[in-house]
Amino acid sequence: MRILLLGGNGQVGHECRRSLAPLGELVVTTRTGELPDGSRCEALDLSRLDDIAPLIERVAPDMVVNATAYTAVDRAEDDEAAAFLINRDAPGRIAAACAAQGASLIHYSTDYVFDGSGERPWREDDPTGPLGTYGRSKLAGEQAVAASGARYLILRTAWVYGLHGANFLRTMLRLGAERDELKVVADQIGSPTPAWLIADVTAAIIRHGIAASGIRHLVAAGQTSWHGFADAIFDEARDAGLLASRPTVLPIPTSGFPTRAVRPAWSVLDTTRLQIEYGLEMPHWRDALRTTLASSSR
Ligand SMILES: NC(=O)C1=CN([C@@H]2O[C@H](COP(=O)(O)OP(=O)(O)OC[C@H]3O[C@@H](n4cnc5c(N)ncnc54)[C@H](OP(=O)(O)O)[C@@H]3O)[C@@H](O)[C@H]2O)C=CC1
Ligand SMILES: Cc1cn([C@H]2C[C@H](O)[C@@H](COP(=O)(O)OP(=O)(O)O[C@H]3O[C@@H](C)C(=O)[C@@H](O)[C@H]3O)O2)c(=O)[nH]c1=O
Repeated sequence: MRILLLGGNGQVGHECRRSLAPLGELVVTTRTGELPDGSRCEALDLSRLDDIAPLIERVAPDMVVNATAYTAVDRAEDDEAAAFLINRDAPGRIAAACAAQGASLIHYSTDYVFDGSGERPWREDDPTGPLGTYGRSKLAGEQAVAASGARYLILRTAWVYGLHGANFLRTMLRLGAERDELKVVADQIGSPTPAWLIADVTAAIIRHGIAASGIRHLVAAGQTSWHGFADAIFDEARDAGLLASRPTVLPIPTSGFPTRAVRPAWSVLDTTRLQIEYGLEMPHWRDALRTTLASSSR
């Protein structure tokens, strides 16, 4: 099987380079054609929309995994055109090229397509209602992929973190090293999900074969607030020997940490369909965090 991985330098892309390599021939793209170790790969700048189809035609993959996105949630509010270009127009072109080529597509989306109301985990067919530009652009990307005619799977995930790239875990470890006290919002609830889990599940799905085109939810089990996540990060990092001492993490309401973009208050996703269809079990977010930090001390 030939797999084309778009965006090999992002959080999920980085982990997919590891998880997808054993499945067959893996062709990787980055924006510049360079990987972090300095080695070369295919170059694809998605803002050059007309470059997308020729690359997919030339590589002629059986499966395309699109790990690229515009993920700067606050910046997107002032950069709407760029967010929609990368999160809607590019996935639309990728999916159309997959349809023309007879390739399947795995694409990722986000909890931020929901409005954050509600009291039970969001199911795939619950009504969407994004609160900001990032969520709106990702929802438009889902719709473009679904309309393409390609065989596709959209994996909606949330609160992605890892040891690589820009994410909440790394922000907390950096701020925690600089300050004795941090204030973190305690009224936004979700499921922190490591990039390695998303990449491992992606590999399992490819091995199994996409069961049916559609959207599936993919997050670690359990739920917490950003405050609960931050607190756990410092406890687990200290236990893993990564920190000599930990800062105090004070819970605050969303109003106490003003941001450019509005974030959903309730972001927990129901993963039942994914687990049943592919015979998977999601690890609890806290166990997954421990696993992630343990891998950094090896
Ligand atoms: N991060 C999160 O918390 C969440 C992410 N998701 C979704 O998961 C998927 C993966 O996200 P994640 O790995 O965190 O994202 P990252 O921000 O870590 O990586 C995104 C990648 O997209 C690439 N990219 C952006 N613009 C372009 C462009 N013009 N041309 C080529 N490549 C480009 C970036 O390249 P470069 O390295 O050159 O900048 C980067 O490698 C996305 O679909 C995202 O929406 C869903 C929920 C939560
Ligand atoms: C750094 C910091 C953040 N916060 C708050 C702000 C925000 O409400 C919350 C999370 O902050 P971040 O800006 O790191 O997270 P954010 O970029 O909103 O994360 C989102 O990214 C996109 C790509 C997604 O798809 C989502 O699933 C989600 O993971 O924590 C604090 O309360 N205190 C702090 O010191």
